[in-house]
Amino acid sequence: MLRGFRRHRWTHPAARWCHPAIPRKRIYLRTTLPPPTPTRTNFLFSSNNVHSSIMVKAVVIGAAGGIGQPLSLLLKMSPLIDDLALYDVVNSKGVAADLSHIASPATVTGHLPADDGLKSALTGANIVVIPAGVPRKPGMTRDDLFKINAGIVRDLATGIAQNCPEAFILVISNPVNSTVPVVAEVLKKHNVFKPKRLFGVTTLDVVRASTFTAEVTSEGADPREFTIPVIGGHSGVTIIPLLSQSKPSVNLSQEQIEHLTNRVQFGGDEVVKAKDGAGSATLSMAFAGYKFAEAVLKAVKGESGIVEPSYVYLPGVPGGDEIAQSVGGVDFFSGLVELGADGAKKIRPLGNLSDYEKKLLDAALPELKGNIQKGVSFVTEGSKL
Ligand SMILES: NC(=O)C1=CN([C@@H]2O[C@H](COP(=O)(O)OP(=O)(O)OC[C@H]3O[C@@H](n4cnc5c(N)ncnc54)[C@H](O)[C@@H]3O)[C@@H](O)[C@H]2O)C=CC1
Ligand SMILES: O=C([O-])CC(=O)C(=O)O
Repeated sequence: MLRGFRRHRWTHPAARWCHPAIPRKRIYLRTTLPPPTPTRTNFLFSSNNVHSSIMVKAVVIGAAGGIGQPLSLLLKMSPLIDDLALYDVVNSKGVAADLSHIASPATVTGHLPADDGLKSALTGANIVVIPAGVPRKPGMTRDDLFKINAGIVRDLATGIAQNCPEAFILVISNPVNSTVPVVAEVLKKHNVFKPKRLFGVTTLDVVRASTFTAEVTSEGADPREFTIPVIGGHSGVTIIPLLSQSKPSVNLSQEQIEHLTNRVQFGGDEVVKAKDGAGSATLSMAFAGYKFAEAVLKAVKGESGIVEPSYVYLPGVPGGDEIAQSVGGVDFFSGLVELGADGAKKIRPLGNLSDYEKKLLDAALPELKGNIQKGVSFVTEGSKL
């Protein structure tokens, strides 16, 4: 039963992080119905947040692409988002028109480069998700994408620095190990780098780890029951699933551990091969990207205890220096990030690694360091590509 109306008010202190430039005309209905209880079947769209009155403008850059479209659909369905701006160099208006017919509260707008579309999309943004850029074809590594994607991401980061420097930035574009340092360096150049708000999205590795582990452990196991930390980076050997820390714990032979580890590390290649030239993971990535965006927004809206692996700038996140020391001096690393109202609240210690996982870490570090340096120099020394 409807009890009344209320306009959104800027009353809660946690609302300070929202940009005041967002038009606030919509009227909200309040019902006497209790909020839906999150269950295993509706968890993606659940909203048992504490400060649900905080308004959120989300932006997807690369919104017309293979990831961008399903990701935008999920964001449009989300009760956590009020305004959804879609930017792409092509077809973003079409995607926005299409999504705008869906009966959910978020308003949707489409933006193209003409008419300063990046600026209009980003102004007032609280969270920006970036799946813009080219995907792999069979035979390519993620690093092969650097040549094109680093420039795209650098220019987009400049737009973010100029138009919404407070926004949470979720980088999906590959190679994540290098594109996140590119974004960080651009933000530093503009004096607006907020390390707690910059994330490389490695959630697909986490999703794969629980899916593949459920497959080998027992028939009919629900992958959502498994939480398996994945640390390191997001390419091949830099992806380190910590099966020894699986919750619930799993009893695996060394052969199974090695098989699973390899499948998580090269899960992306599995999809690239199956798509046979038509790109890389898009639907599972949209799921993973939404899952991570949802986690960030729930934490911002007051939910506590949310922990998600993500690739972050270690010196700027509490707990990061300890991780950097324990893994041998990298500035960017995917670890277990506890999320809070300001983004990455702290990064948890890696815990006990098995001897096998220690070897994986040793094998990952040289490649990870090279990837990071490549992203940093691209901005600090200028593009020599
Ligand atoms: N982090 C992760 O786990 C994953 C990352 N990816 C990466 O995500 C990226 C996108 O993949 P897909 O969606 O499959 O590619 P796609 O080619 O289907 O879509 C990319 C979109 O970006 C747009 N775009 C290109 N330049 C742009 C610019 N300057 N500004 C705005 N939009 C621009 C294109 O027009 C296109 O619509 C790739 O780099 C891919 O490797 C893919 C899967 C998983
Ligand atoms: O493999 C790729 O190129 C896309 C990706 O990052 C993934 O699926 O993990």
